Amino acid sequence: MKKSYGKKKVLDGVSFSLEKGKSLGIVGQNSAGKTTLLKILATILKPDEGRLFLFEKDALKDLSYIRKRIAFVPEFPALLEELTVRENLLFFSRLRGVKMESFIVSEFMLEPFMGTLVRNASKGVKQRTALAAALFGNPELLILDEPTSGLDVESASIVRSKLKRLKEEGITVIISSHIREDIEELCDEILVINGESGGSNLERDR
Ligand SMILES: Nc1ncnc2c1ncn2[C@@H]1O[C@H](COP(=O)(O)OP(=O)(O)OP(=O)(O)O)[C@@H](O)[C@H]1O
Repeated sequence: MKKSYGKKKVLDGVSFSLEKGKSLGIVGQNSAGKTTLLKILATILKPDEGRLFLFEKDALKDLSYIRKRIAFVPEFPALLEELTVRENLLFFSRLRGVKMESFIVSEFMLEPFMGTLVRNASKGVKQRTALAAALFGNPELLILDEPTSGLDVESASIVRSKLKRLKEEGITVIISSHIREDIEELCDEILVINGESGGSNLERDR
């Protein structure tokens, strides 16, 4: 795939495939294009050239089929700041037409924060809320931008444990991170985005 913003080439020949149930880590220097690639995979942005197949369907044509099956959590999740954690979880579960699963709330240890206004919550609690909301409805593909970046130690550890469990459960996960150790620990394969050439190379079978 290729993607430019105006004259600025960001992705220039990025190519990879990922098997169902595998986890992929996307690494690269600052501004290499990791977020751009994740947004294309999440069908928020379109590539200028190239093709994207998700669940063996053309992602540019079968949008509604694909969007029901994926969840994307950006680095700074768009939560409703003036509502509580509980209200956010309820809002996003209803928006997707699915149940607010209490076991997922428990796995992210959110019970003590259910009455906290999101605007008063730490980055860690916000990230845990966004991840929990993303998992209601059992997405088949989870796309996460910097899921542990800037989190307190406890939140980072809760998020890592949950990601490890998801991997064991066979959910396909794509993560971008600056933290190479996280990627090494959580991912089966690593895609390195080369900010200078705009290309990519895949490290498989680790
Ligand atoms: N909407 C946009 N319009 C113009 N330029 C953009 C836009 N979004 C991103 N860019 C530029 O494209 C380049 C790649 O950005 P992107 O956010 O995809 O990189 P990244 O690898 O995720 O960066 P970081 O590691 O710093 O988060 C950067 O130079 C960025 O400034």
